[in-house]
Amino acid sequence: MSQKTKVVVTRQLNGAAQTLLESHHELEIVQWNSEKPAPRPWLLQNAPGASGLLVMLSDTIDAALLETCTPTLKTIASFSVGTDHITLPLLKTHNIRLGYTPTALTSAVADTAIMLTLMAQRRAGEAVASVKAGEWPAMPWAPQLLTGPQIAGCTVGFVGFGRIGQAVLKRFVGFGVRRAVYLTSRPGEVAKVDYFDVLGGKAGIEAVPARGWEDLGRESDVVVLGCALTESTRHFVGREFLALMKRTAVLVNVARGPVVDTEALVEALREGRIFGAGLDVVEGEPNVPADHPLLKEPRCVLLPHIGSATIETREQMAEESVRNLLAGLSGEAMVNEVEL
Ligand SMILES: O=CC(=O)O
Repeated sequence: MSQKTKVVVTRQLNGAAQTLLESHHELEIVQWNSEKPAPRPWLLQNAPGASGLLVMLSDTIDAALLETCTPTLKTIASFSVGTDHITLPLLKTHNIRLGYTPTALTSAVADTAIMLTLMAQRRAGEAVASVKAGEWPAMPWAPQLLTGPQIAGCTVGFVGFGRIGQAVLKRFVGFGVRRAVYLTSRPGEVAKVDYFDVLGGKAGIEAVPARGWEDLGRESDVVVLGCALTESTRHFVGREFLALMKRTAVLVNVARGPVVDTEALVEALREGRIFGAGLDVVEGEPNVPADHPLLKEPRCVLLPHIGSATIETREQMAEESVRNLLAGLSGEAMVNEVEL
């Protein structure tokens, strides 16, 4: 029998992270060596006997999977900030540590939120599509051509105001937003953030907790979803919320698809009840066929979940995931560990 410690890695990793992993000769590395997701049967077949798993957000770590590898499994390293693909209470029950990569991707995702806000407000999706369709000659420069609301002077509503929400606000200050309101499940932590005080006090903008979701919906010109997907945030943006939003407001989702009720959003866009949407994620992804109803909405920009996809960020996520895996096996401190 092998004396080595078995780890299962569900994706190809970049050079530095792979080298670090392979430098640990005490490990037996079973790896899905592809850029594409590991098929579920492959994971179920290879997980037995593993002490560690390095997984992606596309891998579902549930009771059926854990049954195959407890009691050997000591640790999981997730190449993500979100952990909704993992049944967390089971990890606690089985004493399995969980590492993740929240700090590595904050800037990249915050940048994506800004990009989506501007694209939704300034109708970038419609504009690019019309040029590509050869329509520019028929729509020469005109005072009202493709106009949209401007970001300066806006009130931004944050649903979820952790690292990413705060980094988005930091960027928005440079664009001249006037006010920020937020909903957070961790008010104590938010109150302690230093630069939050700086933005709220000295930068001449106000940043305050929303009185409730209704007020956030009513007051915001831009709604940024940056929360975790939980039972209380699932379909947070549904018909009721959308009905409160301003006709000139845009919705930005850099969180998880199911935070938004897609049908309700399609209806609101179709009826012009909100101005537009900038989405990095959507319910049911990646199964988004070309005839998906959201793609028929000209005021909707949809990206294929690339919020953290800068070269530097993905390299850092890979390396931190390997470090978390190794720390979980050796009992040392992880770069970032989920408190279970
Ligand atoms: O969505 C991306 C992540 O959770 O890292």
